[in-house]
Parts: sequence; C-alpha cells; structure tokens
Amino acid sequence: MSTGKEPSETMDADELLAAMLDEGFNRPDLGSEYYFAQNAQSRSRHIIAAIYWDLNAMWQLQKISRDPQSLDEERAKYIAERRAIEEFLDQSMYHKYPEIFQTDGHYPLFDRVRFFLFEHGWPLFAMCALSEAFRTACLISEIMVWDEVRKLISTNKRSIEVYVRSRNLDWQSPLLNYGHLGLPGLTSPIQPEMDLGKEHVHHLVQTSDGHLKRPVHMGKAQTNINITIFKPAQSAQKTRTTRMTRTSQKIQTTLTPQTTQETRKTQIAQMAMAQKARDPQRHPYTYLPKWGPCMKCLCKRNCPCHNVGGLPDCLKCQCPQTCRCKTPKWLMCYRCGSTDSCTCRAGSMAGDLIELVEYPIKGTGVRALANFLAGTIMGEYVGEVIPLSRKCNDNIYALCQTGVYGMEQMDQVDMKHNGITSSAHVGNWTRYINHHCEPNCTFVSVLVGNRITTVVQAVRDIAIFEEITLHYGEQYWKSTHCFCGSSKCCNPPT
Ligand SMILES: C[S@@+](CC[C@H](N)C(=O)[O-])C[C@H]1O[C@@H](n2cnc3c(N)ncnc32)[C@H](O)[C@@H]1O
Repeated sequence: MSTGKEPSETMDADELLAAMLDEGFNRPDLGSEYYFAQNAQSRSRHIIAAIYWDLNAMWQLQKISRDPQSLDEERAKYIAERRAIEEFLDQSMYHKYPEIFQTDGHYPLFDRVRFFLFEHGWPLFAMCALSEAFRTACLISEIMVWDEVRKLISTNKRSIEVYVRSRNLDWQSPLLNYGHLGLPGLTSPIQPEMDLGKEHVHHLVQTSDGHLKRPVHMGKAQTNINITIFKPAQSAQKTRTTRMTRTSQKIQTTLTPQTTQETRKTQIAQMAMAQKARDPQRHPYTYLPKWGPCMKCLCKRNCPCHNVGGLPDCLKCQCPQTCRCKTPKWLMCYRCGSTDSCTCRAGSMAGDLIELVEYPIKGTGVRALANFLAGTIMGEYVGEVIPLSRKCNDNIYALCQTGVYGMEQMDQVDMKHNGITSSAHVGNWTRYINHHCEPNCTFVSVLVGNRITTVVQAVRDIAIFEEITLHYGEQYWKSTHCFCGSSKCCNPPT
C-alpha cells in the first residue's frame, strides 16, 4: 500500500519505514527497526543451524568417548563438554530453585530459562543445553535474536527431540544430578516416551501429524545401507549360459586342427580375456583402466605419468621422450585427485544433518538441518546393483549408472549404461529426495576409488529447513503429474 509520502525528518519510525519501502528501498538504513528484525531473523537461523551442528558433534564425541580404543584427549574433550553443560544447568537450576544451593555464588537472574521451561519443559531444555550455541544464545544474545531463536525452537521442537533421541544422546544424566534434590517435575519426563535409539536415524520419518513412521515400500521395510551392494550369484547363471557359451562356441569352431600353435595360443588368451570381462563376480561399476594417449603433450602415445587429466604441475611426465611405454591410464579419483587406483569412498557428512519428513502428496522427503553451500557433495546414491543382464522391476527408485560425466575426461569413458542402482528396499537417505523442476541438487556420476558411482551434489546454496530436491528427468513425469509447485513445472496438475 502506498503512503504517497516522501521520507522526511519529522516522520516517526513506522512512517519513515513505510515511506522508504514505497521509494523502493529493499533494505532500509542501518538502525531502523525493520533492519534489526531482519537481522535478528537471519542470525537466529544461523544459531539454530549451529544447534543442530553441535548436537551432531556431541553425538560423534559421545560415540568416540565410549569406544574403548578412544584417545585420552578425545575422552577429555567429551568430559569438558559435559562440564560446560552441567555448569549451564546449575545456573538455570539456581534461578528456578535458589533454595537448594547452599552457596553465596552469584548466578544471573534468568528470565529466558523460566519462559523456556514454561513453554517446553525440562526435557527439551536439557536436550538443547547439549549445544554450545544454545547455551551462548541463551546467556548473551540480544533480546530480538533470542525471541527468534525461541520461535524457531518452538516450530522445530519435534525435530530436535527426534534428532537427540534417535542418536541416543545422553541428555538425561545431567538432569539426574538434581534428581536427589526432589525437584518437582524433573523425574517423570526423564523416562523416554518412545524408544528411538534402536533404529537407524534414517529409518524414522516424521509425519505431518507429529508421529513417526518406519519407511515401507511394497509392504517391506526399507533398510539403510552405507555402500552399494552387488550380489553376483543372482545374476551369474544368466550371464554364463547366454553370453559365455556363445563366445566359447564361436572360438571352438575357429579352432581347426590346421591352426598353428601360435594362433592357438593367441585365441586361448583372447578367450581368457573374454571370460574375465564377463566374469559375474566383477562389479559392473568397476572402472577398467584403458590404454590411450598422454593428455599433457597430446603425443598420442602412452605416457608413464598416467596424467590423463593433463595436470599442469605433474612432475612425473617426461613426454615426449618416454611416451613409448605401455601403462594403463586411470581417470582421476573425484575425492583425492589421484590418477592411481586408490581406496577412496564417497563418504559425506551431510547425511548427519538432514531429516526425513513426510510432505503432502509427494510422500517422504528430505529436509536440510544445516546451511549447505553450492558444490557440497550431499551423499552417494547407493542401492542394489542390478546388472544389465537382469530385469529391473523398480520404476520408482531405480537409477541408471552411466559413465563419468561432469569431468574433463568425459570423452574417454563409454557413456553406455553399466547397470542400474535400485534403492527400493536397500539404500540410504538419498533415495527419499523428491523431484523439483528447479532443484537445489543434481546427480553427478564420478569415479571414486576404482568404482564409477553417482553422488548427489548441491547446485546452489541450501538454507536450513529447506527441502532437498533433485530433477528426475522429464521422462519420469510423462504419465504422472509433478507436484513440485514450480512455475517451470514439466507436468503440473491441471
Ligand atoms: C525416489 S521416490 C522419492 C521418495 C518418495 N517420496 C517416498 O516416499 O519414498 C520418487 C517418488 O516420490 C514421489 N514424488 C517425488 N517428487 C514428487 C513430485 N514433485 N510430485 C509428486 N510426487 C513426487 C513420487 O511418488 C515418485 O514416484
């Protein structure tokens, strides 16, 4: 609504703000109420992201400290963190129950604690107190920022509770320190209302009505795995009886008594190679190094430095003098950059900072619990590998595994499909990423270790609590409507 006035010195703050907005100021001058409110909101979002980050860090520390092989420093770090939590709870208790403290020590009066406890009770307070960001915000943040943090905690109360409980974080024992003092209302909520700690964290989906469910597909519970699995026994028979017999028949017919011993040897070697290539034990995504020209000097001969990416700082390359050697070349590993066969795995921390939630119509989806930067590798798309020789009945979660793209060496790898990764029954959290016609992530096929694998990578910055999305390809939506809600939707509901 236009006020029709120009900003002037006689206006009060509200009028000035309205006039400035009329004039097309998106961001009013520093010092205005509007600016502070905006600033408080953005700062509170950073604080809530830091709270989840800390809870995750506490989970990792707790796991390490309970490991009998952990180092003394690691255990000391965990103990120091626990002390900081207890100290914070002491301050909060003192405010609530000053009579129990036989001390002259001064603790700050803490209205924030009182309101928080009134709104959410001790369990959520103790859970949040595990985070240093929460403790600091509670103690020293500005009032407007704290109000925003409180609002965000209120709307994500369930999410925080599920995060802490499903990771078996020990929030109870610091509270039990005060149990013997007979504090009212402390002992009962300590009992867990639900036993989430036994399930993998990605076996829990938060429903819109505040419940939790275990993901199920075609009547079968979906299980979380860390790496892609391949069962050669299931695909072995078919490969052997069809392709293998045909190859050996062909070679046998050419083996006539007149063939010289030399040719015979070559043919046997060829047969062995053919057998190896069709070995059902071989993982279909294994990258087989190839012979080829040196990419640095483009001398079209094989180079000993394996410098297929043409790295300018390669010291090994002595081309063109030594380019006559015959060394198989490797693509560069996406993780470590090595051109030798390495043992890398496409691990990612992002899976610890997401949660599974149910979205209307689309079903289970993935919500970010951190601010992720563009380019972050969110996770590897894992599942059961179905070789091309086997029929795949999954048309919901199946992903074709192609050669490596998104890399300079694209032209050196066949772009044909190597197999299908189906995560219908076994897979990780990435299988729940819903489609969006303007997604924030994309599939990238890369070489990691000696396997070609598909990872999910952020294409733009993703803000905390945003849904993580991918583009499945327009083909996927030929016969069904897409409910992404984008103005560029490929097949919106009519
Ligand atoms: C790979 S799964 C994603 C996880 C799935 N939501 C679930 O509950 O397991 C793909 C399926 O999710 C649903 N889905 C994902 N994105 C959607 C969208 N934009 N509109 C409608 N349905 C969607 C469709 O049922 C689709 O077949």
